[in-house]
Amino acid sequence: MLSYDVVVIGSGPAGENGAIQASFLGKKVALVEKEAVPGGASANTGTIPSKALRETALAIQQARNRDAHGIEFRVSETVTVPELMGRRGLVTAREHSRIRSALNRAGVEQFRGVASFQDPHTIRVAVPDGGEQDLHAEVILLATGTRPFHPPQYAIDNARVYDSDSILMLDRIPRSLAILGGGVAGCEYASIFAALGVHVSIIDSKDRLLPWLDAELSTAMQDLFALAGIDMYQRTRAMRLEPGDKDVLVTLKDGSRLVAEKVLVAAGRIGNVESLNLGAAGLKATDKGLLEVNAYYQTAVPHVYAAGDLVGFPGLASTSMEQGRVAMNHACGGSRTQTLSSLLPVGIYTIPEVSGVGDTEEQLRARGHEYVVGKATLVGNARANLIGEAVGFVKVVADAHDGKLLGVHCIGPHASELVHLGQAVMSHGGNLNYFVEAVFNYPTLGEAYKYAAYDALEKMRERTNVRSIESAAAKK
Ligand SMILES: Cc1cc2nc3c(=O)[nH]c(=O)nc-3n(C[C@H](O)[C@H](O)[C@H](O)COP(=O)(O)OP(=O)(O)OC[C@H]3O[C@@H](n4cnc5c(N)ncnc54)[C@H](O)[C@@H]3O)c2cc1C
Ligand SMILES: NC(=O)c1ccc[n+]([C@@H]2O[C@H](COP(=O)([O-])OP(=O)(O)OC[C@H]3O[C@@H](n4cnc5c(N)ncnc54)[C@H](O)[C@@H]3O)[C@@H](O)[C@H]2O)c1
Repeated sequence: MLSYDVVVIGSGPAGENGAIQASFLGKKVALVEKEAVPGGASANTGTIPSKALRETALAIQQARNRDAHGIEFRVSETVTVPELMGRRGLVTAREHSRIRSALNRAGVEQFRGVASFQDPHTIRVAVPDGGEQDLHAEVILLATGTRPFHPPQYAIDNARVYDSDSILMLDRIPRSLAILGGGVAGCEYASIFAALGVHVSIIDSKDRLLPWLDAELSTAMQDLFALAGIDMYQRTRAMRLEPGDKDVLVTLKDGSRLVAEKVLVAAGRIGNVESLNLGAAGLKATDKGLLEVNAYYQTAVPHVYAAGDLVGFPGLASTSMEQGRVAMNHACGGSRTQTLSSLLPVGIYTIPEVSGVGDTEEQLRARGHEYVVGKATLVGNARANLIGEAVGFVKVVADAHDGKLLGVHCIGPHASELVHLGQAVMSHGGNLNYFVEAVFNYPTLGEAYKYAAYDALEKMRERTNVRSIESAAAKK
């Protein structure tokens, strides 16, 4: 048996970064990955491949928007989805070599095979050639991620009905696509396929798309989806899917029906725990195959940590990588912060992008916190107009009394980048004056912050005026 301070299972964002963090803290680290390539869902099946397809769809849409006189953009009827993910191969290959060399540089020993517990400190690796290798570990980090959940009522045959992994293997662009589930994956694929010229329908059980977003953002996103020709069926579910020769008949809860050439089931994800033999470590997963952890990412068995998608919401690569680092920093006595930042941005790569960080208006109202809102639309932004994407807005939410920035919510081109400026100001306790006093490059999308801040300051002044008029009236 080989002995390590730390054994990490899974080489996705959580596992990769957790292993490197532990190694930087002087620990002897092994990482076990069952696939031939590292990177997990992020590099191989989810984040990067879907974003590669999105870049193609976006380029087509941008070309249409930029008045390319006399040039018509149409997706060929014979092109496959993998062919449309133009830079996927390059980006994924670079991710693989980046991860491998980062792990090698950090001195992390890598094992290929399926890992499972033999006892709370022993991990058995079943290697592809049929052999086995036992690893003893003082600390274990579980970062085995999730896979698409297949609701039992839908038969995913990868011929007419797909999940969020297999949809990327489509052998041609369908005429129409019905998406079951309006979560992040459903929304991103809806706008990508709509931009590729597909007639898209979303069927979702919730009142509004992505209800955890600031309400104004999700409403704006829905409005833009409607403009893009996406049909929305909300507060309902698909009860039955009946694939025919050419199309699938989808029956909704109220008995109404729609027909689509292909169906994408994007109804959430389920944890990869089956192969881990968690019982041998004294652990049990939830019904969704997730593990419960404390603020330091320790499971019920303190030397066994879990991070990334395996611990549930928000289930993002961005957060997963930080969770892995934070967990191993705690386990290995590192001096960096041992808990996750409370300022977690979310970036949704619809067309256009949607991104937010900090408090939403709904959260502030629920806490009785007095706030003001300032907004700058991108229709009035020179850079947005230059790039032919003058849609959306930057919205700042600030304390009504001292203007401290509490939240930033954007929709529009590069929203997932734009949000970082607000995030930086917030994490340093900054207020609206920062944006008013700062000089921004021009023309940029970022200068929209200045006009959003002016708008919010105006609202603060109005509130003060109203209060002084009220108090003067009360004195009379
Ligand atoms: C379509 C789609 C788009 C997405 N887009 C984004 C995005 O734009 N931005 C973002 O931040 N997030 C995005 N995500 C989410 C992101 O992919 C995940 O949050 C992230 O990959 C989770 O990382 P992880 O390390 O927890 O797990 P994973 O990346 O799932 O990695 C887990 C690894 O563990 C391995 N493994 C599992 N079981 C074992 C075992 N028993 N032994 C050995 N190895 C094992 C797996 O092979 C895998 O390599 C997207 C997801 C999807 C599905
Ligand atoms: N940009 C990003 O960060 C990004 C992009 C894509 C995916 N992801 C991650 O991938 C994961 C998977 O995303 P997802 O969208 O599949 O899951 P999800 O859990 O976010 O959303 C699933 C949605 O489907 C609905 N639903 C479930 N069953 C249904 C049914 N039978 N009929 C109608 N609606 C139904 C739910 O109400 C929910 O709105 C999430 O963790 C997400 O954060 C992230």
